[in-house]
Parts: sequence; structure tokens; C-alpha cells
Amino acid sequence: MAKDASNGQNHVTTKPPPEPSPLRKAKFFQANMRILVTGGAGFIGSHLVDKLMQNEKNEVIVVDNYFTGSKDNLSQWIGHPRFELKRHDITEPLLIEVDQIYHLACPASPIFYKYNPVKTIKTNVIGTLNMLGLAKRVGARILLTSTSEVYGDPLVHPQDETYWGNVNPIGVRSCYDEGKRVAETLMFDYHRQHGIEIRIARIFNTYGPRMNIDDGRVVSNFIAQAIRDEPLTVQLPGTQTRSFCYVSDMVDGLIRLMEGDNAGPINIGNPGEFTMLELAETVKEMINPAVKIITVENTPDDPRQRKPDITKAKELLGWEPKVKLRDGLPLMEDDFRKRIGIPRK
Ligand SMILES: NC(=O)c1ccc[n+]([C@@H]2O[C@H](COP(=O)([O-])OP(=O)(O)OC[C@H]3O[C@@H](n4cnc5c(N)ncnc54)[C@H](O)[C@@H]3O)[C@@H](O)[C@H]2O)c1
Ligand SMILES: O=c1ccn([C@@H]2O[C@H](COP(=O)(O)OP(=O)(O)O[C@H]3OC[C@@H](O)[C@H](O)[C@H]3O)[C@@H](O)[C@H]2O)c(=O)[nH]1
Repeated sequence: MAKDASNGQNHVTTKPPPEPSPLRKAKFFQANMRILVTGGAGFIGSHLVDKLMQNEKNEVIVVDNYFTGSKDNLSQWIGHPRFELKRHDITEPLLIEVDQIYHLACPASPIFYKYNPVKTIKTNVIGTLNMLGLAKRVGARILLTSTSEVYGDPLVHPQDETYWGNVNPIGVRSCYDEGKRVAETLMFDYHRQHGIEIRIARIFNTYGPRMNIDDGRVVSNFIAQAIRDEPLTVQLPGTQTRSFCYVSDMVDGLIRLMEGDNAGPINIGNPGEFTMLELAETVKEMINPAVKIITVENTPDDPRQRKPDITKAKELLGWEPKVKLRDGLPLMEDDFRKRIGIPRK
């Protein structure tokens, strides 16, 4: 019998997960912790790799198919003796030996996850099954980066982890929302049935340097538009809200969750809530007061409100975000100006 880390219940498991390779306990073994990051060439993944690599006891392996990620995000680590980068699509099985798996691989921007919805589902379902199979085979702990989108267009505000959500199962966002919901289900079933150690983070909108300039998400769009003197495109009605977390806070939360004792799911996000019109006004004021703000059509099923209740993260992880939106935006502006090639006037 294995104990369910989330609620203390006992469940029958088929057999306990295996011990890691005996070599890992050998006297001359160099690294103490071998960590796999799926999707590590992406936005959050590459910042997570930076942080993990700062610990000299970690050896980090990234697998990525470069759909929305790039080797450029990891250029500082390529060739480092404790780092390995492998082109791999997680919808195919992966046979390696690791102690921990941060499972991030999945396109996150609505434009990209809707581009090939069947592939997005496969990545979430088959990809997560493959990573759980790997975790089971080698006895690794696995963390899934789930999303606030599991709450859909929430009828409860702010959202805490007990809320089951309001999700359209057949809409254009479902490949992602429902994909992540199934991924969460798979995580808990592997935990209950096979005793796998799981962690689930429900990430709320995250922003920062290294986001793709043409990523399509709202913060990257507004910053790139402001720098290029293009109108800021607020999708109607503009009163919809989001809560934006700076990437360094997010990475800190993910590592605390992985290292802690709680399976989750745990919301990780910044509770500061803004309408999209307020966000546009803030970007305009801070980056380019001369720029216009225009309204444009929205896409179907856009959630009308979103704000995390982070009581659980505070109590169980001792985590809360430190970087306010007005402090994070200039850091992202610096990075975007460098990459777009337009310096501050
Ligand atoms: N950024 C956010 O606001 C946010 C919010 C909620 C959840 N998340 C989750 O966090 C994770 C990372 O998000 P991000 O913002 O860094 O996105 P991102 O698109 O920058 O990174 C995703 C990475 O996964 C890779 N990838 C996609 N499909 C793959 C596949 N089949 N096989 C291998 N690699 C694949 C991409 O190439 C990319 O490098 C995702 O799981 C996302 O759902 C992000
Ligand atoms: O140019 C734009 C882009 C977007 N928006 C609006 O900004 C809001 C946020 O849109 P984004 O595309 O940045 O992100 P969303 O909140 O819809 O989804 C996001 O949140 C959860 C994560 O799992 C996903 O990775 C991420 O896509 C939406 O209301 C959208 O209509 C604009 O007003 N203008």
C-alpha cells in the first residue's frame, strides 16, 4: 500500500517504484541529482534550467522538439559538462535514467496550441503518459506544469484548487484545457496505482524575458507593439482580467513544489489582477506614451476573469511572488528592445 501524498488516503498500488540505479550511490559518482526538463528550450523551461544549473550538484537534461522553444534560450549551457540537450518529441517514448522530471513540454500560447490542436492533445496525453512511464521505470519524482486554464471560464473568483472549473469540452481551447485536465488525471492515477511521486503546479499567466516576440500572448504583444510604435491591440471587451507572475517568481515556486512534500495541485501565480485595458494603459505609460490603444475582435471561449488564490502555496511551500508588474515590465522591455533592435530613446 502506498500513501496518497495529497490527502493521506491509502490506495492499493501494483508495486512500489524501483530504486534509482545503485551507481548513483557509488562513491565516485559526480552529480547528486540528474534532472530532466521537458520543454526546457521554451520560455519558463529555460529560466528553470538556469536556476537548476546554479546548483553544482545538479546535472540537467533538456528534451525539446523546438516547436515554440529555441536553442538560443539555452546557449549559455551548451557544452557545459553538467548539461545535455536532446531534440526529442515527447509523444515518442524516452529511455533515460533520471531522478526528477520537470514536465513542461507543451505549447502555451493560445495561437500556438490552437495551430495544431491534435498535436497539442497528443503532447498532453501521450506525452504525459510517456513521462509517467519513464518516472515509473526509473523511480523518478515528476512535476507537471498544469495551468489556470483547467478552471476554464471560472465561475468562482479568485480560483482556489478545490474548484473543478467551467471548461468547454469541444471548443477551440479544449485541446489545451482538457489536455491538461487529462494530464492531471494521469498524474494522480499513476500516483494511486503505481506509487509514483507526483507534483502538480497550476501555473497562472507568466511573463518575462525570452518570451517569443511574436508569441501572441498579451504581455509580449503589448511590449513588442509599444517598442515598434504599433497600436496596442486590446481584444474585446477589454474588461477581462488576468494576473501576471514574473518568471523568476514562477521558477522559485516550481522548485519549492518539487522539493516539498505536497503533491498538489497548487496554484502558482501572482494575485495582482488587471483588466486588459489596464494592462495596455500601464504598458503605454511605462514604455511609449505616444502609442495608440485600439480594440480588436476576441477569440472564442476567452476566460472573462482569472486570479489565483495562493493560500495553499503560501502555507505549504512558504512561497509568494515578489516581483510586481511595474517592476517586471521594464526587465522584459530591456530584453525585447535588445532582440528587436530598438534601444530606449
Ligand atoms: N507561460 C504561462 O503563462 C503558462 C501558464 C500556464 C501553464 N504554463 C505551462 O508551462 C509550460 C511552459 O510554458 P512556456 O510559457 O514556457 O511555453 P513555451 O511554448 O515557451 O515552452 C514550451 C516548450 O515545450 C516544447 N514542446 C512543445 N511540444 C513538445 C513536444 N511534443 N515534445 C517536446 N517538446 C515540446 C516547445 O518547443 C517549447 O520549448 C507549458 O506546459 C505550459 O502549459 C505556462
Ligand atoms: O494582443 C492581445 C493578446 C491577448 N489579449 C487578451 O489578453 C488576455 C490573455 O491572453 P493570453 O493569450 O496572453 O493568455 P491566456 O490567458 O488566454 O492563456 C494563458 O493562460 C494560461 C496558460 O496556460 C496559457 O499558457 C496562456 O496562453 C485574453 O483575454 C486575450 O483576449 C489582448 O487583449 N490582446
